[in-house]
Order: sequence, then structure tokens, then C-alpha cells
Amino acid sequence: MNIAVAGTGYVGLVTGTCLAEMGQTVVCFDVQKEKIAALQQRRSPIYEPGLEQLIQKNMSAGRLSFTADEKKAYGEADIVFLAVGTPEQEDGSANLTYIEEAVRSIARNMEKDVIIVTKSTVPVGTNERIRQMMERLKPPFLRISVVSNPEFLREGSAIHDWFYGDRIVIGASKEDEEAVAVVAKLYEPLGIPMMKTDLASAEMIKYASNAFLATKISFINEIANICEKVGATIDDVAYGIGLDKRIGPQFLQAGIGYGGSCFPKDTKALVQIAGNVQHRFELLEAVIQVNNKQQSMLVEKAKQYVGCLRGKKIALLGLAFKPNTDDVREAASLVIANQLIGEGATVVAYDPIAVDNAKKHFPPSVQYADAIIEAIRGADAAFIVTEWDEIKRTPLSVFREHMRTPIVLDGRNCYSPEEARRSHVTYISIGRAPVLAGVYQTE
Ligand SMILES: NC(=O)C1=CN([C@@H]2O[C@H](COP(=O)(O)OP(=O)(O)OC[C@H]3O[C@@H](n4cnc5c(N)ncnc54)[C@H](O)[C@@H]3O)[C@@H](O)[C@H]2O)C=CC1
Ligand SMILES: O=C(O)[C@H]1O[C@H](OP(=O)(O)OP(=O)(O)OC[C@H]2O[C@@H](n3ccc(=O)[nH]c3=O)[C@H](O)[C@@H]2O)[C@H](O)[C@@H](O)[C@@H]1O
Repeated sequence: MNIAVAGTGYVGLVTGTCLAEMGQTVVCFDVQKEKIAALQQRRSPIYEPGLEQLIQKNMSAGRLSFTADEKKAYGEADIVFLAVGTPEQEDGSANLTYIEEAVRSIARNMEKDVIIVTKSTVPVGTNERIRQMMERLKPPFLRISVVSNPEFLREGSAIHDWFYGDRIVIGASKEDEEAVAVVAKLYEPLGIPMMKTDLASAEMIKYASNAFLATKISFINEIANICEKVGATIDDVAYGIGLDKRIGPQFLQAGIGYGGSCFPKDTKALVQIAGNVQHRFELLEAVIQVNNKQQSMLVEKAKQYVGCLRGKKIALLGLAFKPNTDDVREAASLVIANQLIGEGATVVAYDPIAVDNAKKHFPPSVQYADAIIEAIRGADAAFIVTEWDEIKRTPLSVFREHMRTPIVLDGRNCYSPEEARRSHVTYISIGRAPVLAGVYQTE
């Protein structure tokens, strides 16, 4: 069985590499020639723990290769996994241009019957449109099947999620039952529960999953905001509600909101999908609004506890949208950096991995430090935006030693208020009472 993967981003590269690790022969194609060149040199163009080693292992074993030549990618393929981007457009709907380009390219180059497996997150009805496009464009003597197989991996733990995911969803129409069996057989060795359904339901499961997780986050953030006002502590409240098995403890970490390439875009896309069938998804609209507000929370708090930010040095710790990734797409750090620069502050940022990506998106006046201590030295306030282990392991006493005024605004609740009290640091976190070390000023 020859497998091709279209797109070598976070999903495509993990899919191709993990399928090779499972013994399949895989060729990955991307339109970005520099990505392919790096991969051919056995270097991963993205940071994902464990991925580069797995790429190298499977290239050496001759199971995994990379090409920028679409004929080489698709000519011999029995199965093509579509893992190209589906970014949001200005109105929030998903941009399907890359999907369409990939479909045209497959149709142009296929020399065998082919099963197209869509891993990209696509609006309901897209797989049916892929089928229609393929039927129109493919060589007449060849057959195509279309299977929806949404991906649920998380960046930062993508390889673990591939091998130990909660479920595999395979959607297809009745006429493609044979293709469903082929795809199911590929996944069988993983022993992960598999559900088979129709195309539209598979597409909807992906959006509904991300929307539900985003809802949990906005919900707990609103509870945290209320906790601050009524004197409750979000840590205890989240723990207490998470003990109810019907609610569960996961995705109840309050903070400065969700970012990343998926929750923000997929929630907006689902609002659009609903709107297209004259359904106003009011709950999800509120989830999005709460998240937007939450991302500005630290700057609001900084104004309260630091005073006027003009001319102040602010350390921005953590730029990736979550730990263990270099991805800064829709990261809260980007919103915060822009707001701080807008307030006239000097921003010195630190991230262990994501600086190169950040530089492409952040305001040019942001400065970058090579170490946490360098970022916080002489600072008037430090913002903790991403809960990297390296940041969490830095005791608050270190902030006290190196900052001009030790005011730490923690958007991820990395420290306990007790540690802040012991370290004589003014510590402002989310959903908890502020710890005031007597150094804050309000102007
Ligand atoms: N990043 C994530 O954690 C997850 C992403 N998804 C979905 O998977 C899809 C891909 O996401 P990412 O991997 O994050 O995107 P990405 O932006 O990291 O990678 C997409 C890749 O597709 C390539 N590409 C664009 N047009 C192409 C074409 N015609 N042929 C071949 N390659 C082409 C791009 O050059 C890029 O390298 C999206 O629909 C996303 O919503 C789903 C689950 C998890
Ligand atoms: O469709 C996708 O792309 C993926 O989106 C998310 O994965 P990911 O965005 O990689 O990362 P998450 O761990 O879900 O975190 C997303 C954001 O939510 C925030 N978050 C997460 C959990 C939480 O309790 N609180 C919270 O604020 C994180 O800081 C981060 O900014 C989903 O978890 C995956 O299942 C899905 O496949």
C-alpha cells in the first residue's frame, strides 16, 4: 500500500511519520519547497517533541520520504491523506483554497484508483464537494473514494496523541464502504476505539469537539473572573467541579484564554456553518467573546497594579500559544505584545522555542532575551503568558532578585499565592485574590 500525505505541517508531518512508524510506506508532499528541502536533510521544520527523531528513524528505514514533485507524490499512491491548512477568512469561514489545489493536483497526477482521506478540518459538505471535484477532474478510467478522518491531536503531544488517542472517526458515504475498510485496517494496530459514520457527521464531530473544549475554557474563565470578585479561589472551584465525573477535571485550567491555530478558527467557522443554515449559534458566539476579553485581562490588571505603562519595561515570558510547541498562531502573547506596545511600554520577550516564529508576527519594537533572567532584569512587571516548564521552575524569589519592581502577572496560574507571599512578590493571577508585596503603585 503506497500512502501519500498532502501538507507537511503539524498534522501532515505527524500523520506521515507515524504511519511510517507503523510500517507503511509514506511519501509526503508540500508546496513549500524549503520545508521539503529541510525534511530531505532530516530536519523537522516544526518543533514537536520526539518528531525529528522519528522522522530520521523512518527515513533511514526507507519507509518515509519527502518530495516537492507532485507526480512522485501522487502517481503511485493508493491512499492520499489531505492535511493542508484550512485557515480562517475575514468573515470567519474556512478557506478551502488549499484543499481545492491539493485535490486538483491529485486528480492531475493519479495513475491508480485512489482513496482520499481528509484529515484537515473542513466544513460540513466539503468532503462531498471533494468527491464531485475529483469525479470531474480525474482520469475517466480510474476510481476515487472519499473518506473523512478528522484529526484530534494536540500540538506538543502530537505523537502520543496519534498512538494513544481517545477515538478514531471515519466518515464515508455508503458507496465507499470498501475504502472505509481499508482505512480502518490501517488504524487497527493502534487498538484505539473506532467509530464509523457518514461524511457530514464526521465533519461535524470535529467542529463540535473543538467548540465544546473551547466552551469549557471560556466557562471556567468566566467562573474565575467571578471568583476574583466574590473571594473564591479558582483552583479549588475547578478541582471541586472536576470531581463530578459528568464534568471531569480536564480543560478547566483558567487563564488568559485559548489560542492556537484551531480553537479560534474552528469556533468561528462553526458559527459560520450554523449561520449558513440560518441558525444563530449564540452560545458559541459568547464563548468567542469571552475568550477575546480574557486575552486582554493581564494588560488590564497591569494598568491597575503597575500604573501607567508608558516607558515601563515589561518582561513577556512565553510566546507560544501553549507549552512544547513553536506555534504562535493566535497566541495570547501576540495580543498582549501589541497592547503593551500600544500603551508605550518596552517589551522584552522570552520563549525557549518560539522566538523565530514570533519575530515574523510580533511588532518590530519587541526585544528578545536569550534567558528568563535577561528578560526580567530591571523590569517593572513580568507577564507569564505560556506555562513552559522552564518558566514554572523559576522560583518567584528569582523575580524578586532581578526585577526593578517585582510585580508578576501570571496568566497561567503557574505559582501558588503562598509562594508569592513567601517571596515578597506582588503576584496577580487569574481567579485568585491578588498577593500584594507593598511595591505596587496605582496612578
Ligand atoms: N495543528 C493542529 O494541532 C491540528 C490541525 N488540524 C487541522 O489540520 C489541518 C492542517 O493543520 P496544520 O498542520 O496545523 O497546518 P499547517 O499550516 O502547519 O500546515 C499545512 C501545510 O499544508 C501545505 N500546503 C498548502 N497547500 C498545499 C497543497 N496544495 N499541497 C500540499 N501541501 C500544501 C502548507 O505549505 C503547509 O506546510 C487544518 O485543517 C487544521 O485545522 C486538526 C487537528 C489538529
Ligand atoms: O483541532 C485542533 O487543532 C486541536 O485543537 C486542540 O489542540 P491544541 O490547540 O493543539 O492545544 P490544546 O491543548 O487544546 O490547547 C489549546 C489552547 O487552550 C488553552 N487551554 C487549554 C486547556 C485549558 O484547560 N485551559 C486553556 O486555556 C491552551 O493554553 C491553548 O492556548 C485540541 O485539544 C485537539 O484535540 C485538536 O485536534
